[in-house]
Amino acid sequence: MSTPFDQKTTRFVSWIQSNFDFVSPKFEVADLRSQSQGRGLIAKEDISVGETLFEFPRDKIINFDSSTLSQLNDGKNRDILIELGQWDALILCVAYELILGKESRWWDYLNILPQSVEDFNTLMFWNDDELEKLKPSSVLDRIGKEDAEMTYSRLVPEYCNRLGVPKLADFLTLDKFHAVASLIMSYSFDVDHVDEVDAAERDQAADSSEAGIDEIEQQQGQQGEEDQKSEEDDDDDDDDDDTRSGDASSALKFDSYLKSMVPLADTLNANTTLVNATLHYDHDKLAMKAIKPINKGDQIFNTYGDLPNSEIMRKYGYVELPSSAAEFADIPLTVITQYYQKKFSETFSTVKNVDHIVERLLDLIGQSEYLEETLEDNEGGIVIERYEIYSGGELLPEFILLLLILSTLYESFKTDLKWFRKLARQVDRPESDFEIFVNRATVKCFQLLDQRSIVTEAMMEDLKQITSSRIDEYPRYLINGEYKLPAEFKLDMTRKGLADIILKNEVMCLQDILDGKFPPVAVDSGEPKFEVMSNEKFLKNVMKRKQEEDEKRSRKRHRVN
Ligand SMILES: C[S@@+](CC[C@H](N)C(=O)[O-])C[C@H]1O[C@@H](n2cnc3c(N)ncnc32)[C@H](O)[C@@H]1O
Repeated sequence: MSTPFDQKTTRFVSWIQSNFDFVSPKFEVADLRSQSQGRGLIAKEDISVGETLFEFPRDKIINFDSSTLSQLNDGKNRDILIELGQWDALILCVAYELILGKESRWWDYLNILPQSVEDFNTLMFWNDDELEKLKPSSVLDRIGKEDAEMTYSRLVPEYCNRLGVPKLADFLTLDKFHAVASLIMSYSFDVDHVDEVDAAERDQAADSSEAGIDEIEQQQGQQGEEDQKSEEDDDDDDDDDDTRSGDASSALKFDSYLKSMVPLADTLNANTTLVNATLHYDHDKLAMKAIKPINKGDQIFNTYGDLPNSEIMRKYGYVELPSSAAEFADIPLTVITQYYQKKFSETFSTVKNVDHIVERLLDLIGQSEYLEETLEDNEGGIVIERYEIYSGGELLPEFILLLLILSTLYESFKTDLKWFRKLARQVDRPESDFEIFVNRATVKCFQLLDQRSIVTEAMMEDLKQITSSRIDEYPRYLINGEYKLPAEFKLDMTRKGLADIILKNEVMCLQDILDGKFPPVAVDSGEPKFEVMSNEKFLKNVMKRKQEEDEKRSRKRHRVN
């Protein structure tokens, strides 16, 4: 006898059959609850690269453009919604479809989606004690519960009334609001506007005719490049990553995409290493296509982006075992600052106020005009709140440069204590010798790193010490080998168990640094990506001007004597 779960699947599949233009008979929507994966797509036959799995017109997806809510009130609702951010608008549009129930043209689709807070395992729904288990992961700063609550107060009831549907305010309790927002977080896609797709196609056509690329190759490349779930676009659009929008500049009318619920495309589960299908945006159609050969019996996986387990848990409520292909830990600026403050105060014990000196160094490096002009893509400067540490010893260029500059400044000051004492008296004076030297060291370090991929022994040592301070903030049993990662994700895992998996993966990224994986090796050449230079040799480059000035001064003194 079929269960309510199966009945919902059957109705959904027949909705798909009657609404989509093409649905390949080579896959089925399967019940993967025994693997803790809900529904998913399984291949019933072998599928080749480039093969279309399903294809459908744009009006089958739910977004601001297509939703029932925006058609109400003689177009007035459209004008109101278009001024809202992507999240706000889609939350209201989806909530309204849920109120419509069977009257919604998406009902058989909406009916298979999670809709209440109990259906979610994402971090938004962990209580304070459970979240405590995730310390010291920086994912705790990214949950955004307060922001979501502020969005709620802004939209409910005011916007529900303005949109002429006060019953939306009755429906959207705070819990329901969190549930709809979380549904959008884990199911929506950012779908490019038609004109964006057209422009991209025109560019691609021009490129390929210039380069004479073989047609099939081009088609495959294009599929591979298509963006998948909305959350993949984090780097491009940070503000869009939560429910915070609300100021006029974040209105969806300025965006080149629409956050959308995409039936069936969102039935695919994800895996960072096993991804074998991606969503392709065409002028008036969307299509899911295989990007790898898929064997009969295999699951068809999408990607939700290059996310570490902490982010997969935060947004989607599961983890990949043993690890995601994109794990990272991070080192907060505070850890770096404290490390150098301690080091400076130990070495320069007779110099007053070294804590402030280190803060000033960071200010000057952060405000470096040279770096601002040279690093075009780096708007925020190189002094940022946190630095990601990827697995295998891969580091952010900003982090490498910051440590190179700070370690070089420390080593330089150490060469001449009298000179450092003099500089230390001028730390707050604009255009002082202190400022000039810091700027000069910054430029030199950047040039040596950028042009010759050079780091120093001192930078390597500081990196290890700083990483070691950060790793010490994690529970001991995750560092000393006592803990073993479980074999597979299960929905009934305790939240402490899930937190351990996330933290262990972060510890492993940090451990890679302590195990000497930095500098990592380039895949193509097999050579280390950076050359480690002795401190003396490196300092010669940085201190050259000072030495020349010292010599000049000493020659003058000799002449006077
Ligand atoms: C876009 S939906 C995919 C379809 C979903 N399985 C369903 O039944 O509706 C994303 C959700 O699927 C689940 N999911 C996706 N990939 C998974 C995986 N590799 N392992 C476990 N759960 C996964 C998570 O609950 C996630 O929030």
